[in-house]
Amino acid sequence: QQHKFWETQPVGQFKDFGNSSLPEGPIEQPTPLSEVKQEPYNLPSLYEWTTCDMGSDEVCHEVYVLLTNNYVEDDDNMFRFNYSKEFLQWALRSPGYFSSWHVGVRVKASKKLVAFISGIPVNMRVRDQVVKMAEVNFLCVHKKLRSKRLAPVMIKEVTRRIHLENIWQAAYTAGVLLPTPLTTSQYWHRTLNPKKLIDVGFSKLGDRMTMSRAIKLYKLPTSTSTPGLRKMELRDVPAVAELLKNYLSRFIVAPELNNEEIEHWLLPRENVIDSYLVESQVTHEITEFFSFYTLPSSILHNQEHSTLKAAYNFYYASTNTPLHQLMNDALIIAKQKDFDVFNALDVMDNATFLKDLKFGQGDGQLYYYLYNYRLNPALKPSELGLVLL
Ligand SMILES: COc1cccc(CC(=N)NC(=O)c2cccnc2OC2CCNCC2)c1
Repeated sequence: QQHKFWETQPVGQFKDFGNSSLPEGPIEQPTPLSEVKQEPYNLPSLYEWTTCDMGSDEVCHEVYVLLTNNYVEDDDNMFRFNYSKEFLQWALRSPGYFSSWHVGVRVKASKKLVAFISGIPVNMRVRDQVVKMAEVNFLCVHKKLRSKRLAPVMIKEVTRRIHLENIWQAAYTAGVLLPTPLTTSQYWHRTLNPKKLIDVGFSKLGDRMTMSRAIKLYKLPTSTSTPGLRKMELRDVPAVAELLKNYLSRFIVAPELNNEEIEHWLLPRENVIDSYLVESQVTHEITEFFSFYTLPSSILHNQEHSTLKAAYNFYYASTNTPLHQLMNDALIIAKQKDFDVFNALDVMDNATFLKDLKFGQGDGQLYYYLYNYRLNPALKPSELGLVLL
C-alpha cells in the first residue's frame, strides 16, 4: 500500500535497490508528442484546473496565501515555510519558464485556490550528459483536502504539461523517503540570534549551556574579513558564470547555468537573494562568490514572535579564499542583515565548513530525487552540486 503511486512511475524502485545491472540513464523513452495525453487529468467533480499566472499580483497573492497556510512544516509542527510573493515570482519566472507549468486547482463554486504544483526548466548535467529537466517544487494541497489522493493527480498533471514541452526528466526534493533517492542530505543550522531561537523553541539550551554562554558561543565579528568582498553587480555576471561553471564541474549532478540564468538566480534582490563576491584588489579578477536566499518561516505557536528570519545557503565557488573563511563572512553578513539562523545542507563542499563554523545538525533529512533517470549507485551529498529553493 505504501508508495502505491510511486510504484506506477518511472523512478528507481526499492525492489531494484542495489541492482547495478540496470542501465544508467532514462528509465522510459520519450513519447511522440502526438501520443501525450492532450487533455488534463480528471479531478474530483467539485474542483477544476487553473494555470496560475505568477505575473498577476492577484494570482501570485493567492498562491502566497495557499502556501503560507498549508505548505511544509517542520516535524514538530512549530514552523511553516513562508515564501514571500517576490520570492515566488523569482522562483517561478526564471529564464525559459512555462506559465503552463504553474498548475493550480480551484473549487468550481467559490474559485478558491486549494492546491498548487510548479515546474521550471533547467539544463542538468548528469556525469557527462546534459539533460533538459524540470525542477518540480511547491507541491501544496490545502490542509482540508489532504488524503483525497490529490497529490498524485497534481504530479501527473504537471508531468503531462512538462511532457508537452518535450521534457522527460525532472528533479525534486522531499522531506520524506520515496522511491528512490538520488542522495540523502542532512540539514544543518548556524545560530545567529540564540536568544530568539531559544525563545521560540527552534534551539534548546544544552544542560551545561546558559543563555549568556550561548550568546557568547555564537557571537560573530561585526565586519567581514576577506579583502575585496562586495555585493554582486550586473557587470559581474560573466565572471561569476565562469567561476560557478568551473566549480560545479567537479560534482556528478549539477545545473548548467548560462549568463541569463546566472543574472536571474544570483543578482541580489532585497529580501529574496543576496550574492557577494571577492574582487582581487590587485588584478581585479573575481576569485570567489557566495549567495544565500531569504526564506522566512511562520512561527506557529508563540506570543512573542511570529516570524523566523532564515537564510539558506545557495550557490558559491571559491578558488583562492578558504571556504570556511568565505562562509564565515556569509554568516557575518547574514547577522548584519538581522537573520536569526543560517541553514545549509551537506551537499556541495558544505561538509568541509559546517562543524568549524558552529553549525548544528538539524533533526531531519532532505531527499533529492530524479524522475525518469536512473543513477547507480546513489550519490554522496558531497557529489551533488544542486540546491533547490
Ligand atoms: C525552520 O522552519 C522550517 C519550516 C518547515 C520545514 C523545516 C524543516 C525542513 N524541511 N528544512 C528543509 O527542508 C531545509 C533545511 C536546510 C536547507 N534547506 C532546506 O530546504 C530548502 C530546500 C528544499 N525546499 C525547502 C527549502 C523548517
